[in-house]
Amino acid sequence: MTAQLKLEKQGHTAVVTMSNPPANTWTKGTLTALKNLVIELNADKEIYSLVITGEGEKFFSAGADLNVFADGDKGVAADMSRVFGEAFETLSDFRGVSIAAINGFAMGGGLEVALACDIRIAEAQAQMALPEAKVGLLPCAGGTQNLSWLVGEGWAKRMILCGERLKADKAQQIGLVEEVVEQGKALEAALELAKKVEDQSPVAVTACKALIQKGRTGTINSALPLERELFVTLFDTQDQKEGVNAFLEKRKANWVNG
Ligand SMILES: C/C=C/C(=O)SCCNC(=O)CCNC(=O)[C@H](O)C(C)(C)COP(=O)(O)OP(=O)(O)OC[C@H]1O[C@@H](n2cnc3c(N)ncnc32)[C@H](O)[C@@H]1OP(=O)(O)O
Repeated sequence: MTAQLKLEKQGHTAVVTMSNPPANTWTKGTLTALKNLVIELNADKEIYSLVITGEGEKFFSAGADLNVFADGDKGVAADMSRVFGEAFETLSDFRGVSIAAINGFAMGGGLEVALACDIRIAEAQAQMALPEAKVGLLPCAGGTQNLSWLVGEGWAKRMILCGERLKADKAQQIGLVEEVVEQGKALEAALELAKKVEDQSPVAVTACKALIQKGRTGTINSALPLERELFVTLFDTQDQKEGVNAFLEKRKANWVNG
C-alpha cells in the first residue's frame, strides 16, 4: 500500500481509493500496490467485494502519468505496460465482485481500471475516454479488448480510433456503465450494490464469475461442461448446504466462504 492508494475495509467490502493529486494518475508504485493489494484481498475470506474510486471531485483517474512518457524510451514503455497489465489482470481475477465507482474523469488507464472491474457506476458529470492515440500511445492495459467486449467494436472504435469522449448518460446508453447516479453518489451506490453481494454465497459468486470470464477466452463448448462441473464442485462447500438450508428455514444465510 502506498499513500497514493488507500484501503478501507467496511464489513465484507474493501474500498480502494486512488489518491494521487491532481488527477489520480497511475504510477509504477501505485500499479504494483494495486496488484499486491488484490492478492492480499483474495486471501482474506471476509472480503466479498472490492470498490475502487478516486479521491476528490474531478477525477476518477486520468490514466498513466504522462510525465513518465515525455522522454521515456522503449525500456520505460515495456516496464510500464508490464506493470499495468499485471495490475489490471490481477484485478480482473479478483475472486469477489469488483465495482468501479466513477466519480469524475476516467481517461486512458483510468478507464481501463474500470473496465477490469465487474461493474461500473458513474456519476452524472463523469466523462470517459481512451484518448491514448491522441498522445501517440495506445491503451495497453486491456482497453482495446475489454472495451470492445463490453460495448462492441463500433463504439470501441469510435472511442479508441476517433478519440470520442463520452458523458455518463451516453456511456450508460452503450453499456459502458450500468448505472448513472447524481454527483457525489457513486461510492454510496457501489456500497449499496456490495451489500447485495453479501446475500450471495461467496464461493458461488467466485465460480459464477470464473464461468462468465470463461466466455471471453474459451468457446461455449468448453464453458458449458465447466458450468456443470463447477455446479457439482459447489456441493463440496459448506456454503452450498448453508444457502439451501437457510432458504428452507426462512432465515438469512451465514456464509463461511468455503
Ligand atoms: C496504458 C495507459 C496509458 C494512459 O493512460 S495514457 C494517458 C491517457 N490520459 C489522458 O490522455 C488524459 C490527459 N488529461 C486530460 O486530457 C485532461 O486532464 C482532462 C480532459 C481529463 C481534464 O482537463 P482539464 O479540466 O482541463 O484539467 P487539466 O488542467 O488538464 O488537469 C488538471 C491537472 O492534472 C494534470 N493531468 C491530467 N491528466 C494527466 C495525466 N494523464 N498525466 C499527468 N498529468 C495529468 C494536468 O496536467 C493538470 O496539471 P496542472 O494543474 O499542474 O497543470
